[in-house]
Amino acid sequence: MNLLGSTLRRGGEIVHMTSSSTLSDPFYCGCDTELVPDGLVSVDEALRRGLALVMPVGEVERIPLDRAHGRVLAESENAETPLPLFDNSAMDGYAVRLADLVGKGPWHLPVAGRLAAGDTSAAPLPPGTALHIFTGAAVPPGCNAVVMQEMTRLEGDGIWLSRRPERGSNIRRAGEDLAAGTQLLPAGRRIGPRAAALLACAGCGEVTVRRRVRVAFFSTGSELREPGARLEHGQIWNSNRYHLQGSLDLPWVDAVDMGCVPDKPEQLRETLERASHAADLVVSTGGVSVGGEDHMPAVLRAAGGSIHVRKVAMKPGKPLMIGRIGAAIYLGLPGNPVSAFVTWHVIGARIAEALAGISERTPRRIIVRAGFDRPRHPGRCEFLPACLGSYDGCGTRTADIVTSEVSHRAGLLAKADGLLMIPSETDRVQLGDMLEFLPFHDG
Ligand SMILES: Nc1nc2c(c(=O)[nH]1)N[C@H]1C(S)=C(S)[C@@H](COP(=O)(O)OP(=O)(O)OC[C@H]3O[C@@H](n4cnc5c(N)ncnc54)[C@H](O)[C@@H]3O)O[C@H]1N2
Ligand code: MOO
Repeated sequence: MNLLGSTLRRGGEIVHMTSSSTLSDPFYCGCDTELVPDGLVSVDEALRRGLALVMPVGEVERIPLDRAHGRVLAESENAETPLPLFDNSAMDGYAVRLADLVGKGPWHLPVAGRLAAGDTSAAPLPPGTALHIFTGAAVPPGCNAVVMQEMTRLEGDGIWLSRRPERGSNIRRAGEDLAAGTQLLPAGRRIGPRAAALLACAGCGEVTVRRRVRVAFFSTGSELREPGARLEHGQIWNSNRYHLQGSLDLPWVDAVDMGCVPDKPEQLRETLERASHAADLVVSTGGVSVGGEDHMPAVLRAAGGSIHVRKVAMKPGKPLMIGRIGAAIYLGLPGNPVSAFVTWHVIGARIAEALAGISERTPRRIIVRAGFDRPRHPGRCEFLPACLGSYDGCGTRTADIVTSEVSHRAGLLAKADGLLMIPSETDRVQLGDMLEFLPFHDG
């Protein structure tokens, strides 16, 4: 049974949902059902159409590992050597040969020398002796056990051992981590801290990465002024520009900030065309709804672009537009600050990742229990800023929302821990219902 199925309610009746989505990481939003209102496409369908426009950036570059943090591997990286490269000691102690421990202990072995990590000597262990060895030092030929220092007693120039060590104890064998030729990381993997450490362990000083995705963005709206400016009555400070600047501040993105454009079709078209020449992905905010000042759909068409998604059954974010202009994908996010944020977070970021060639599947969602009870109108999948609360006895956290009227309330976002997803079919969320939660990872 779908875990989330039991949370979907329609007319008081529990509906067991399955998603018809073909996406590898679909939203079980219920939007693919008959309840999606006319003219709107489901969140899954919008994503599917957006991703269908994606051709990942083809150009690659070979760069040193110390400049590759956060970049996307263009090809898989394989281990050229076994790891570890050589048998080495897992402990500070004494390298011994079991054959030297004749009869019943205790045994006394003279210490013939010392081997520290980094010593390059490959001399064998002299018969009948022990070598003082340190963690990470190459185990000398002939040695088949390392005895921890604490298990020995030092006396004069020798050590006493009272217990026979196991064969191979405290020796990390060459190749036990990875055999030569094993794939370290697949193409499409982002070089995060763990991936970088693995590449470094395997001696990869250079890696082949895809070039950064170019994302050009601009805000639209004659009412917008930049933060810090004095406002006339009716004007507001531009917040979407700063949300996008922050969201695009990524190692695998080259962001091109094209500023703010008033609601003038000629200026919007000129900016859109310039952006499409400069970028793989063009993102604008505002001007995508149905009002007389919402010019972006007409501007996109006039510039020779095509519209592939016009409205999405999500709340907030209904007037989201996805299209193409020249070689670039175009995303027209709604102007309301929370709507712009949610549509970027849920759909835009996924398209940008696909353009970058990122193929890893990071866990994006957790299961939580509703900490509230609320009736709602079915039809659109909701993404509500929510805060995580306490854990129940099974280790599941509750999530609480302040209100479901969120699209203009930017103040809610900064307080929230993530977005709570309410499937489109649901007509009531009851206390304790299990829901999906998209945590924010950006602080
Ligand atoms: N008759 C209808 N009106 C509206 C509908 C509808 O279906 N029928 N949809 C509503 C929904 S839902 C949304 S969302 C908005 C989206 O409208 P637009 O994308 O055209 O956005 P604007 O009208 O340009 O702006 C909406 C709102 O957001 C403010 N805004 C815009 N840009 C910024 C920015 N960069 N920083 C801060 N705030 C911004 C703007 O001043 C407006 O208040 O349409 C509804 N209307
Ligand atoms: O869809 Mo709008 O984004 O609800 O405010």
